[in-house]
Amino acid sequence: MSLKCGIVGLPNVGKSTLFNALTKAGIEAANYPFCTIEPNIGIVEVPDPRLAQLAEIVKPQKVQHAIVEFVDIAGLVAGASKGEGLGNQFLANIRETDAIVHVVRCFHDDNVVHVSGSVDPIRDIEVIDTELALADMSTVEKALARYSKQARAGGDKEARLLVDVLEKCQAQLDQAKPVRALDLSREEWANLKPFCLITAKPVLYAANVAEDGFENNPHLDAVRDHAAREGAEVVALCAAIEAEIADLDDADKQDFLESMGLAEPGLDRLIRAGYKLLGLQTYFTAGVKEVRAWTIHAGDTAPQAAGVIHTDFERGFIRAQTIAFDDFIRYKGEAGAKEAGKMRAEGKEYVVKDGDVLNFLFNV
Ligand SMILES: Nc1ncnc2c1ncn2[C@@H]1O[C@H](COP(=O)(O)OP(=O)(O)OP(=O)(O)O)[C@@H](O)[C@H]1O
Ligand SMILES: [Mg+2]
Repeated sequence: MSLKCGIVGLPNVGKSTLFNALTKAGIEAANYPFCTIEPNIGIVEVPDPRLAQLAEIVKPQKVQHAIVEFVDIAGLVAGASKGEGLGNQFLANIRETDAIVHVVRCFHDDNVVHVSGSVDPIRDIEVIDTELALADMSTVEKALARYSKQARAGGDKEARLLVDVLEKCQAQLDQAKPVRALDLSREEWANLKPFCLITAKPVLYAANVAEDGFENNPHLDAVRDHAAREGAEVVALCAAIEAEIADLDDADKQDFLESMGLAEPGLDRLIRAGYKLLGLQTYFTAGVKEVRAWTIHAGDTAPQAAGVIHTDFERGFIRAQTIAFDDFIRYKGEAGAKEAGKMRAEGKEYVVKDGDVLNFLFNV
């Protein structure tokens, strides 16, 4: 499973700078609006210090992190849903993502043009939210037109269910509220999924502050208040510093972070927050060929976790030899953990825990 996050925000708020730092891909980030035209996809590793601990014991040929895909999308402006700016083209790109990272400008810099002339993150958030809601509204209306005809014509049960949930979305969007805030049943969410509604996706705010803007920054406070009301997370970072950090090698990076009084790059916080936002967690496989982190949903069972490696593993699942991460480290690997009675045989019903070191037995 690869997790895909779309980066959205007004033009010139720092999306590409952030994206570059994320991927070191060297995509052009220039100081003028609409510099980004094609969506750019970057694949980044999910930072996880546990992998190094496992590797030290297992000494594998290769270490493989879990990955997250980020999509850098051109800036949205008011009217995008009607084709203003680069309009519909990138709204389509956002539809394909699992989560949205909404970059909000919380820095002053007279050299960097703000499309609305001043820094006001809440106004900016509302502009983007409105565009996203309008885009969803048009999707919902089209779907309603189609399915209500079907529901009337054939008394089609499936179509009636769809109409029902789409009408709830319509009422919500009418009040300029996001679909994600609706209280729907599991079945209703599943029915909505194929429509890829943008405001149904979980959102994370990346507050882009100036180098000295982490404290006493009313813009950042405003974003935090806004997010708290929505039940959303905020990660404060300075995209310009992140870009600098990304260019350094590991030793210099550590020194630089310390000199800035930072414990870790803001990007690491961002990636982890994205992980948490989607209810994701990690399990490990630890063989001599490869020590690897795999991404699953919290609550996934052992066969589902196996299915992330290969569908055969899920289909022919017999059991999972399971060692908790802490035990694996404490007893210095599989043999030690086994001897200490810490290797469990778990069956089909087992709910995998974050950090479990697993070995699947299967038969196809
Ligand atoms: N935290 C920050 N402090 C100061 N300057 C910044 C910060 N973050 C980004 N910038 C600067 O702002 C300008 C615009 O950044 P960037 O190109 O990343 O914006 P964008 O959101 O991708 O814009 P577009 O929508 O046009 O693609 C760049 O010159 C960048 O260096
Ligand atoms: Mg850009």
